[in-house]
Amino acid sequence: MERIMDHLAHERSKAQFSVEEMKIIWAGSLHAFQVSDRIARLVASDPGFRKDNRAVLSRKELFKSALRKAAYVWKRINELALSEEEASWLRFYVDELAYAYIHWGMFVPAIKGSATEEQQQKWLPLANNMQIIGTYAQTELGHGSNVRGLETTATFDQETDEFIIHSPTLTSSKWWPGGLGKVATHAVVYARLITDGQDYGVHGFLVQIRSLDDHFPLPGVTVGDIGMKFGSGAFNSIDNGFLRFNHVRIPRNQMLMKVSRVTRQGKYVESNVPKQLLYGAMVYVRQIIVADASIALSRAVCIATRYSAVRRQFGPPHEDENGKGVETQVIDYKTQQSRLFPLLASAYAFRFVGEWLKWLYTDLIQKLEANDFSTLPEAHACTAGLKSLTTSAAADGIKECWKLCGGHGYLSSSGLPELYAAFVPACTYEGDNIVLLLQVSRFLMKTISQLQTGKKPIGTTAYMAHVEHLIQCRCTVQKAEDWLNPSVILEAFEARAIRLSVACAENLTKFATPLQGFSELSPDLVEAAVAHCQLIVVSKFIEKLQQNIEGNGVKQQLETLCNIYCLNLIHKHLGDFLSTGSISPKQASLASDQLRSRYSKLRSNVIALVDAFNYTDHFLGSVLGRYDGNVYPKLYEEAWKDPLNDSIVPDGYHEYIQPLLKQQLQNARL
Ligand SMILES: CCCCCCCC/C=C\CCCCCCCCCCC/C=C/C(=O)SCCNC(=O)CCNC(=O)[C@H](O)C(C)(C)COP(=O)(O)OP(=O)(O)OC[C@H]1O[C@@H](n2cnc3c(N)ncnc32)[C@H](O)[C@@H]1OP(=O)(O)O
Ligand SMILES: Cc1cc2nc3c(=O)[nH]c(=O)nc-3n(C[C@H](O)[C@H](O)[C@H](O)COP(=O)(O)OP(=O)(O)OC[C@H]3O[C@@H](n4cnc5c(N)ncnc54)[C@H](O)[C@@H]3O)c2cc1C
Repeated sequence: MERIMDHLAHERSKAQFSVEEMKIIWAGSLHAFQVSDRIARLVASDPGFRKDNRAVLSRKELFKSALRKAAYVWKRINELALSEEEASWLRFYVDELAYAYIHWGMFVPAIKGSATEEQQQKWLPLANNMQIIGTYAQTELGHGSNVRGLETTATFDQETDEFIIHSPTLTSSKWWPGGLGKVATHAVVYARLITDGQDYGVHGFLVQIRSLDDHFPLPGVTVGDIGMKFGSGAFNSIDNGFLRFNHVRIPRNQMLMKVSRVTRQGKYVESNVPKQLLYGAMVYVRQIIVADASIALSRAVCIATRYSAVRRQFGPPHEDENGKGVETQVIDYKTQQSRLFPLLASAYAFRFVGEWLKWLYTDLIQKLEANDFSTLPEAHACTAGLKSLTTSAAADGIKECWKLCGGHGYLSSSGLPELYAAFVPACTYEGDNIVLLLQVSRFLMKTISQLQTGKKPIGTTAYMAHVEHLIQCRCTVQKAEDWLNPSVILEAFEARAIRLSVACAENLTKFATPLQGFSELSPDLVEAAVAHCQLIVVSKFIEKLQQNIEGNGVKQQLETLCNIYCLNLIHKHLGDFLSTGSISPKQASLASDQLRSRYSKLRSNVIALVDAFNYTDHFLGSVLGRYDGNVYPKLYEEAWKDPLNDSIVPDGYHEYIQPLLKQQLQNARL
């Protein structure tokens, strides 16, 4: 036991940089680090936030436990008079999916984004004080991705000045909204607005669904939970629900009227803001999900890295720091490094691109407030594309981390199965990842077509202004070290991205209609979108390194991580880089050489690099990822806690095992 604890300490002593300074870089600022660190410790030390028994709870127990915690979170927020920032950190570190995620993450933002000032003044105080609990009811049984295909209707009745909300078909039942099944009192419901006999498409409406007195559904409302979801724990603590309306009436002023409104006379009036603002809550949440992807991936990487340093298998006998003969740490196998280190680099890359995306979103909101809508298309493309890219990579990465931990990774106590089960739906919710990439490709094709009109591409598409150069340029790498030059890397990624996009644009012209072309070429369009999004991540990582980065050795570690992130992408997408002529086969081979050398350079720092995430053992929730590396005794201890071990002889022995054994014995005697 002692040896293992010493072992991680020895790993930490090998670090070539200041972990404390890296913690600040990871958190985003000294202030963010201090607040998050304080709240993380507060949560970890409070028995009310225990979560180590989640995997063995039944659905009902799990749900009730999540309700208890959500109420306790609210109590602590008020008792400690936490600021909004501190309250968000508290919810984050409690790490229990509950209705509050949807209430704060979607219901409140939908009101802020789509309601008029007057409506906000009425509803936001109620929501902010949790006098009402809200959900975001968009998806239906029959349609999720195709929002325009939603079937729920909101028909204006001029006589009573009300909307009648109705579910005309089974497929129009709302299906999936979180917190809807058993908790929410109100919902932002997306429905087709019909007035004067005309259908004006999907709009948002604020609808009360349960009584604030006895919590029963209001007349005309049928509501319930959609059932168990994948994995133990994970999303089963939350009540994703179904909802049907039978001619439910709401006052006219509960239509969210920032984008358009219906007058007392039933006239439909559009305002001067783009109708896409109706989807504003999705843009908001998608940028949060990118930050969440870096968190989820970094958790898994932290667990797999620490465990890989503790675990020993095979190998020529080595001497450890105390001169004892020991087997090889699995982290020293090159295959383990080539699977794990790119994931560590991705966690950092996603953290930085998430930080940038948060800035882009804040900038968008400021512009929208000044009636400047010019950056909305780019913000939509970036949030959609990066949400897709980072969640797909993080979900795959978490699964890889579990395999990197061998058999023990499959145990609930490793924390990895639940982390995977809780995170993998991020590839679907807030927009299916393929559908979102198709949105990006649509944006790219539009940008390319506008190049011919002389319109200058801006922001993340600014590189497209150099299309002529990027289409014919040749990569200058001649030796492996050349791959350490950020401008060489950037140009290779830009060339690959634009060449894939231009090829799609050219191929699209060969079809009878754009629609047909888009459909036939959609796999290619998705690849072009991925290339563009990877370029954004790469360029934001490189930009981060150009900032003033303090701390002994910190910048050097980030440079190594950036190199690994980029070179590994080249390695994984070699087909793209070679087929577009962005690099040559010889240069690809040099990139692989450089990648291997970066792994060796990173090796002695990896434990410190995961320590820099500053995760408490409570938050990690993993025996394999414990800070002290004391894995085996704790695994044994955890095993004893399983309810099956409550009794020596299992329940069921007398009914099913003993008679069987006796029968065999009798048969043998006959
Ligand atoms: C120390 C570390 C610190 C780290 C900090 C920690 C922070 C981390 C944090 C937190 C933890 C919290 C984690 C959060 C986790 C969340 C918990 C779980 C919540 C899950 C909740 C899930 C909710 C949902 O899923 S809600 C339902 C979502 N549904 C969808 O997304 C549907 C997807 N479909 C669509 O969006 C659309 O239908 C469509 C866009 C795909 C197609 O629609 P259509 O009308 O056909 O549109 P189209 O013709 O293609 O486009 C018309 C034009 O509009 C543009 N456009 C489309 N969408 C948008 C938009 N959203 N915004 C702006 N513009 C848009 C489109 O580009 C077209 O433009 P054009 O110019 O005409 O081409
Ligand atoms: C855990 C979880 C929580 C959720 N929470 C909420 C919530 O709070 N509120 C809410 O309203 N919704 C919620 N949802 C619903 C979610 O937003 C939808 O499931 C999501 O938008 C995907 O839509 P879909 O299910 O209709 O998938 P579909 O669109 O039916 O996708 C099925 C397959 O078809 C493919 N596909 C679909 N369209 C195209 C296309 N045009 N081109 C190519 N391929 C296509 C997809 O790639 C996918 O492979 C939640 C979902 C989950 C899993």
